[in-house]
Amino acid sequence: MQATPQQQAAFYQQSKDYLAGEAPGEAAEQASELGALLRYHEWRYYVQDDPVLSDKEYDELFKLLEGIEEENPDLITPDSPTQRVGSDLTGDFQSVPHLVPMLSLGNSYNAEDLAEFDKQVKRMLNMEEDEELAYAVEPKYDGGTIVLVYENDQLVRAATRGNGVLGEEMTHNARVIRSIPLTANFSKYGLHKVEIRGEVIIRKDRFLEMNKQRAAAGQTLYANPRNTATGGMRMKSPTEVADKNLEAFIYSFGYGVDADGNDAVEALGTHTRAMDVLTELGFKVPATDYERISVGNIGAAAGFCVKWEEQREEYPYEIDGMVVKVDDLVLQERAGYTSHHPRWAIAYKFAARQATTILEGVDYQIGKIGTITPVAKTVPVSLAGVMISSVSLHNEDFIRDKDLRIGDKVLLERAGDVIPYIVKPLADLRDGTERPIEFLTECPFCGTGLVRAEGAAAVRCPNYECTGRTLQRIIFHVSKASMDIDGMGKRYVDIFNEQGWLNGIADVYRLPYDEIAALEGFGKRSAANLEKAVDKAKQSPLWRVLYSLSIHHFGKKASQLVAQNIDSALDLEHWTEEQFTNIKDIGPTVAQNVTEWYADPSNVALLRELADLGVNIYQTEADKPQAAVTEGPFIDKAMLFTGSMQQLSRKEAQNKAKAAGARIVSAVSGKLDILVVGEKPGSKLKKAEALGTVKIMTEQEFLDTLG
Ligand SMILES: NC(=O)c1ccc[n+]([C@@H]2O[C@H](COP(=O)([O-])OP(=O)(O)OC[C@H]3O[C@@H](n4cnc5c(N)ncnc54)[C@H](O)[C@@H]3O)[C@@H](O)[C@H]2O)c1
Ligand SMILES: [Zn+2]
Repeated sequence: MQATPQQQAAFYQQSKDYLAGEAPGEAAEQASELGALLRYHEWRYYVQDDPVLSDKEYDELFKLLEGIEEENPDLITPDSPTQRVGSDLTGDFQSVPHLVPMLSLGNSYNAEDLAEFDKQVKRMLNMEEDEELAYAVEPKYDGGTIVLVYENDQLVRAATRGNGVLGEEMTHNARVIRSIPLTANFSKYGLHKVEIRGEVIIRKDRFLEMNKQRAAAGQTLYANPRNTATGGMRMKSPTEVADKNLEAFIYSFGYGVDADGNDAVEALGTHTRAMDVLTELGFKVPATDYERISVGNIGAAAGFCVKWEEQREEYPYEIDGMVVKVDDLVLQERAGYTSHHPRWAIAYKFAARQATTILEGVDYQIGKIGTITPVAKTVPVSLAGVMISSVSLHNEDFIRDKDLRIGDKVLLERAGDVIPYIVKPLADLRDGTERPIEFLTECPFCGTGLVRAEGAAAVRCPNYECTGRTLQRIIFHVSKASMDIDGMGKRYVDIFNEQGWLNGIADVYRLPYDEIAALEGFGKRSAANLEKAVDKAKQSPLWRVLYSLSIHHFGKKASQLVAQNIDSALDLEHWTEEQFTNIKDIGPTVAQNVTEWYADPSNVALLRELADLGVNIYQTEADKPQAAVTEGPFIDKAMLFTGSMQQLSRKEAQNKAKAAGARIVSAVSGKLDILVVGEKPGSKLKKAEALGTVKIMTEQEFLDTLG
């Protein structure tokens, strides 16, 4: 397939139109158009390894076509994407026929979809809806399919899925993947010739490590583990394949006969048992009771899928969903296949983490110290279950490095808790109407010329009085981290600012509570609560007041250190930079910025004003230094608690560990030092044991060590 940028831009726009429910024309026209669109997206996905739609969007187009074909069966053509498997044949390797066709999977996205699948399977099997039907569930690995043939216990062939009927032969490449055994004792189970299926993938940390090395060597970075795995399998020489750290997870038999050519797989009984056998024969198989389970009904299968979606980020491999399979092998055959997928299995797709959209313009945000952040405004798009219409562009360098332009189609990603970001523009879809992004030279809020510190990526508005900055400073001043005024967040600040009540930090302590009570959505009660919270904040320790001023580079730690060494915030008015740097851990940058701030009389006046309004500016008990722990078994250890604790709550245990010098982390990884396990620890323990580098303690051992 070949397509010009104009054609590609048109395919993209047409796809988005269909997805937005704007389908033109008659059914026949739509069917042929959708067919062409899906074929284009399959080419981008399988052959170019560079899709322009999210999987979810592709699946939606696919469902649209399926729906039309269902109502108009005469429109079904043999080359319709619904009738066959998307092809990744590139022509670079020799094609070989699979022993049995290798199909795709149907899709589901939630428990209801799975319940519907369960109903359909039972219908195929002539079962009652309320009869129990056992399912096996396992991760859906996001890599490249590999199909292995063993004959007389020897690996004789390996191939990709290809178009499902023909695969591309890459036996030499598969032989260097260490988790693929060259011999396996299939004959023990009467299996003379077998075809087994698996997924070639790269562990996430190995992928990152490879990219780190490539970056150091000045080489271009690999896009993601999936592309690297599929690309890695297709290297011209096996030595290059060996460099890619590939692994293969095996997830099923496709075929298996005895010496007389009779089926010998069904005799294993269940998929679960077949997987156990493959494990015993030395294959890398999802581990039982961790990565895979066998359950009595679809509800339990759905529960396992949901749990895995939650722990997806912690898992060392990329998975894009789970696969739910009827466990009984005889029932599988009875349920049968469509030309596209088995009827006895279904993929449970996790929310897509990537999506494409159009960059329509750029807005600017200002931070409390004046940093200007460009923000992309995009056509709204659903990403990992959330509608996204603005995405941070960080700074000018980011825009320049990615060569982003207004009008570009862009690829967005949102993984785990990470905020969404633009991975790249889809440059080969540009049609010439895109415009460069212009960089600001003046502050959009106060017009002051922007400055860029040497070596810094960001530009700043240097004007402390800038209206944009002042508002951000007030938001920070009231926040939890700073003066901690309960209930008064950004939303309140915006409302009060609109009323003209907030022109500076001091105004926080002059709020007109009667008028607030009269505001829509407030009332007497919330106004009184707010007043109470403001009064309480006035008694905050000195370090919070210092920190709340948003002095450039003067962070929480530095504010605490300085507060330990003074009686009043006003003491600093006459401090020299040297007095600051005499405090251990206070550097020259902090010293310079704080002295500069105090050199401005209006800032000192602000402190006096705050004091007059009743805000504490003197050292309190809470400001005095605490004796810190400097030695012991938990100093600087990365710790994690899992399972339910019996003697302490999780929070208490964590606080004790922190007080003993430990850091609390949230995931099991190579960086974890100590895992403390309570009752019913679950997957974190298994993972830590598998790593082999983590010290594992019971709750009692933890308490005993603490002493
Ligand atoms: N974004 C796009 O433009 C685009 C284009 C084409 C296809 N796609 C995506 O690809 C899907 C269709 O691709 P497909 O035919 O490769 O199907 P699929 O990826 O949805 O499922 C089938 C594949 O899953 C893999 N797999 C991983 N773990 C497995 C396990 N435990 N058991 C069984 N199989 C397992 C197998 O390799 C198998 O080939 C679509 O649903 C869509 O999500 C996206
Ligand atoms: Zn400004």
